[in-house]
Amino acid sequence: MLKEQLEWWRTATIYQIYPKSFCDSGSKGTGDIQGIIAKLDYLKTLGVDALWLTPVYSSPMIDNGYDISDYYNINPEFGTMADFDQLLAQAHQRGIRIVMDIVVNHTSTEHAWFQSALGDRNSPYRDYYIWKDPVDGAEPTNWQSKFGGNAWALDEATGQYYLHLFAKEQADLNWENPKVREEVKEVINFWAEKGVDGFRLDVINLISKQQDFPNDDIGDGRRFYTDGPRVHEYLQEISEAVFQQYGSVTVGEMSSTTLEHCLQYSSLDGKELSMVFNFHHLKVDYPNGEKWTKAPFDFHQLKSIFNHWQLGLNGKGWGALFWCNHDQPRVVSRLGDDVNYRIESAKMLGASVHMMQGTPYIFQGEEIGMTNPGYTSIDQYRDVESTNMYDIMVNQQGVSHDEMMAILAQKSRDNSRTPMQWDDSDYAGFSKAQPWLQVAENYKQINAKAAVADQNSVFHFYRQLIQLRKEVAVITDGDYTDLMPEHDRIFCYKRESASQILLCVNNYYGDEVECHLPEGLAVVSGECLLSNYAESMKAAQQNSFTLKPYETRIILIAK
Ligand SMILES: O=P(O)(O)OC[C@H]1O[C@H](O[C@H]2O[C@H](CO)[C@@H](O)[C@H](O)[C@H]2O)[C@H](O)[C@@H](O)[C@@H]1O
Repeated sequence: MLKEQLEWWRTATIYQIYPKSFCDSGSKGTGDIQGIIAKLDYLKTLGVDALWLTPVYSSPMIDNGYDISDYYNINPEFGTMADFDQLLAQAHQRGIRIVMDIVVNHTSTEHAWFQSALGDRNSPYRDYYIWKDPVDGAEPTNWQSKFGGNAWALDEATGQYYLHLFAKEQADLNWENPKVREEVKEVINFWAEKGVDGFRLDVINLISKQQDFPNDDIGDGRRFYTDGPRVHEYLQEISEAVFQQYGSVTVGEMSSTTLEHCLQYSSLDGKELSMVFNFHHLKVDYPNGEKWTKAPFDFHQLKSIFNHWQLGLNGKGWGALFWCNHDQPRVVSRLGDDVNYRIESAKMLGASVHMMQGTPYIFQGEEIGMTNPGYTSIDQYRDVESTNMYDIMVNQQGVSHDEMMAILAQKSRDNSRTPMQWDDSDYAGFSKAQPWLQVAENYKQINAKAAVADQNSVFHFYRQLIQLRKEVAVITDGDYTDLMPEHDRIFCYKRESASQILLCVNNYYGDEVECHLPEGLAVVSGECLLSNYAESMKAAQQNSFTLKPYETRIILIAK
């Protein structure tokens, strides 16, 4: 495979679509593939290179498609295979690639394999899943499901338990079984053969479980299956059999991983994956690792995590750069100020990740500064994790309803899943019918139509960020240094190559702050490529200046 074919993604920006919430081409209240096709020109205007579609396969939708019941068919809720083929062709015509989401840590319990395995120890598919006998009449281990409760569910007919690291309707596959690995290759091959350009691999670092299945006396079990004993071997096997044959771009979602493992997953020799998602920078508002609390974010921790990963991967591996996805609250509500400085803080946050080394991902709506919806009733939530956690915390642990509503308003995955705000018409132009999840009330002000029409919008700022990556080489290959690691308000980093220096200076707070860049930097000869304040673009650049609330400046200095 030619190097250029393999590496288009190093200067690319990838846009994530959550199809259920993107655009309804009809009046169902749920988005679909025809809706995506209708918005391809919008995405072309934004300038993104590829679309990552979260799962559109057949599914009972307990976890919105992350519970696949047939890998070879499209969920009728989203359309048909003909619609998908049309999307692929139409996207390719516009020079936009398609990345599919592959969920092979688990299948839906409605998948034919599981249906055959359930209740029948002699089924040829029994060993596709992980079964254990009870221990002392109860679950085999104390491992916890990521969605709450024990991770084992009882198959009453056989008296054995099956493992489900997520919902009980998502049974973990047994990757120790070579037949499972052959099935996975066949699935990926099917989509690659269709012309799909790449794959996002869901929680792929959880596929190899420690085979003695010990009880976890100090945790929830994750240390026995995260980055497990055979995970690199499995990925190399799949990569050699499929990804390398097709030159597919691959991004692994790495749950609770380490830099050491990610260096191997994304090693430049291309033996495993192109790049990795890690989530450590999104846990800076999880005090002591606890997601289900209401807490401000830790700015020093955030910078130190970015530094660890930028320096650690540099020249050896490759990471995905992102704030938002379908599992995370909206970043402008989370780390910015969605009331007083929505536009400024959305732009600053965008700049501060897009100028790092890696491949940026934009989650639908992020490019127009969409916010958390601020739901106030439990009936407004749809996400299985949120409703499970409400039940556990309020009904079993005694947390008050009001407290839990405040936590969900900050932490629920539904915060990002609200329908895309296209315009100021009913239901934000997402659908002609009542959407499956309530639209955020601010859609009359915050919507794509208004953003495209306004040259100062978050949309046009993101468009410029995407363009800069293509034009300024140091953004792709420059070394990274945090110039002010101890500063309480400013995140200022330098990217440097043999011929260029790029500074990305960011005020993370809503007050003005004095910024003093190191004197050795020839900032006066630099050019401000982008800022969220017009005055800063025009002014001569200095080593010392005042940063306005949530100000960002991207300064290029030729060497
Ligand atoms: O928070 P981490 O332990 O680092 O894990 C990362 C994410 O993992 C899970 O997300 C993915 O798998 C789920 C099951 O297929 C699916 O529900 C989700 O939509 C996928 O993106 C987890 O659910 C997320 O909360 C974590 O952020």
